[in-house]
Amino acid sequence: MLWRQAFSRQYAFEDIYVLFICLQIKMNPGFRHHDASASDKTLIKATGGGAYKFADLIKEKLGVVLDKEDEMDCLVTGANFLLKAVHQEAFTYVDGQKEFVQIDQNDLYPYLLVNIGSGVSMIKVDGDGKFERISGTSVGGGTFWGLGRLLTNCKSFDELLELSHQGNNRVIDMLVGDIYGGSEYSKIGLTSTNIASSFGKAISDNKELKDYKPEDVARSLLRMISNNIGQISYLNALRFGLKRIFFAGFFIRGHAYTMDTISVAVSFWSKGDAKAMFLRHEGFLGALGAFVSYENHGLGGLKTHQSVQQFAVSKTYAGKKICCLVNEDLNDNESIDFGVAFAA
Ligand SMILES: Nc1ncnc2c1ncn2[C@@H]1O[C@H](COP(=O)(O)OP(=O)(O)O)[C@@H](O)[C@H]1O
Ligand SMILES: CC(C)(COP(=O)(O)O)[C@@H](O)C(=O)NCCC(=O)O
Repeated sequence: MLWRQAFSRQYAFEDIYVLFICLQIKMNPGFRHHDASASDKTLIKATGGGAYKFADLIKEKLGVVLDKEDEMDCLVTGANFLLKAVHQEAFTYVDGQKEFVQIDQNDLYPYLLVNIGSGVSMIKVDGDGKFERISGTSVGGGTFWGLGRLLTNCKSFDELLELSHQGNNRVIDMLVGDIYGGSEYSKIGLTSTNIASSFGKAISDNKELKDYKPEDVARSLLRMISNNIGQISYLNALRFGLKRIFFAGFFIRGHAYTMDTISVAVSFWSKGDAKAMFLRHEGFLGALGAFVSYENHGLGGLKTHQSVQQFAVSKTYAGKKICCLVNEDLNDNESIDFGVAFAA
């Protein structure tokens, strides 16, 4: 709330999370900078675009030293941390069912991390601090939100997501059956309900944008983007012989239809060989990685793992992001207690 007044944009979770950490830092002398010249200042680790965009504002409002960490480093550190430290972190999403995957820490690498933020980064992770960004696509979360806003007049991302939940993409997408008189094209592995051309029906319907329901447009858009990301991800996994693909980033937001589309895309292109995996704490890998990096900077008195156990969960409630101070036993998914919550 406070932060929304201070900054005039909708916050992605990492921004809020960083600010939430600020509050924790303020209350925790262990975060003080070890450098004598800055010893009276609080040090905040931040990453991603927000760390650049809001650096001056954060410094000014909070009087802190802002230390920018590399985004890819942080994403990987955050993902590795979660996959190793949180018992039920990764899950598959098939036919509407979430199934947690046991991660063998000794057999975690290599894997493909797909981070879907404004754009999409695909990172081959080989170990702690060992990774290569092998691909990416500019068709990502920003595309969904940007195009969606223009096409539906939605005022918030949550509204757009909610619309997509109610819509029917078949109204706008051209299906294989639409092309082949209701039939499948089994010779090349396509059923009649496979999408032949996203938004393809719009060319022949003689309709204008106003003739389509916003919910159908939102649904087609979400499907097009999620499907494309799933496909490119799988092809890159194939390129490097990677068996596991973890999808993260604030675009996903635990949204059933998004996860379902990505899962179907990976399964379709791999002919059932590969399964998409998602992360329970998908939206704050970068922030968590930045936070963990305190450890690498020799800050006295900070016990990262203890502290992380108190920060590790966020929720969206009634369309608002809520950052929660939680006491979570990281080895036991069932024991999550909410202590303090801040609504954004
Ligand atoms: N409440 C929200 N407001 C804006 N975008 C949101 C929201 N929830 C999820 N998103 C999605 O998250 C994307 C940004 O993700 P994020 O990981 O924060 O990337 P970035 O690092 O580029 O800010 C947006 O493009 C949008 O698709
Ligand atoms: C530039 C970025 C790493 C920034 O990360 P983001 O803020 O989108 O999370 C990302 O938007 C990206 O990987 N874009 C795709 C660029 C490309 O490979 O074509």
